[in-house]
Amino acid sequence: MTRILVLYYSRHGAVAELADQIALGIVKAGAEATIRALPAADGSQSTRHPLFQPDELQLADGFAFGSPVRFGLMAAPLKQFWDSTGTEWIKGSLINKPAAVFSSSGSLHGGNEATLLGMLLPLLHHGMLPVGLPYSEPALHQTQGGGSPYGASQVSGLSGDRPLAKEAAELAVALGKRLATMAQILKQAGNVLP
Ligand SMILES: Cc1cc2nc3c(=O)[nH]c(=O)nc-3n(C[C@H](O)[C@H](O)[C@H](O)COP(=O)(O)O)c2cc1C
Repeated sequence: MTRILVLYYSRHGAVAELADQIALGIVKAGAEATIRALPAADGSQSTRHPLFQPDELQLADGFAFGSPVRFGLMAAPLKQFWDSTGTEWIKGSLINKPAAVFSSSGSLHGGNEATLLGMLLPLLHHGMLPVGLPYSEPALHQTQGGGSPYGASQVSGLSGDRPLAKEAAELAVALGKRLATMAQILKQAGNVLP
């Protein structure tokens, strides 16, 4: 079975909630979803999913990476994760693996899109195949908050308690489905890409 690793950092749970929706989409596409959390910089864990173990990276056929927006950028724990992947980069072990990104900001124009675009950069350096969302997704036209062509997103509000909007949830599910479908196609085709 095609396996997708949904790997994220979340302090207050908004990114974790998106991870659940992406996993739902992955399962709907007939693939297996493994959700793992990254610890905070001080080593503490504030989410309900199990912590990521480095050997889990090799087991996945595709990936979704999530982070809160921190001053318009991905949060340090996800950057720290990328900074620890030098061995994978040298080996080329992530080359041609499809991957998507997701994020949550406090305010509507607080940097979700900029953060998602920044989160795509390590994927390209690793030779991964970024997966976004096409405008054939109706919710992409309707959303008043989260969800973009660059990835799934959420606007959690000033107090971080704004519920996940229907359109943002739909787009996260759609991203999971699209990512898993891409991973299944690539896995079935074998080593066809240079
Ligand atoms: C240090 C820090 C920096 C932040 N920077 C931004 C920002 O630039 N733009 C924004 O809209 N929200 C910002 N936020 C708010 C978080 O992005 C937002 O609450 C997010 O939904 C948190 O995700 P989580 O619930 O998964 O931890 C910041 C929060 C913290 C703690």
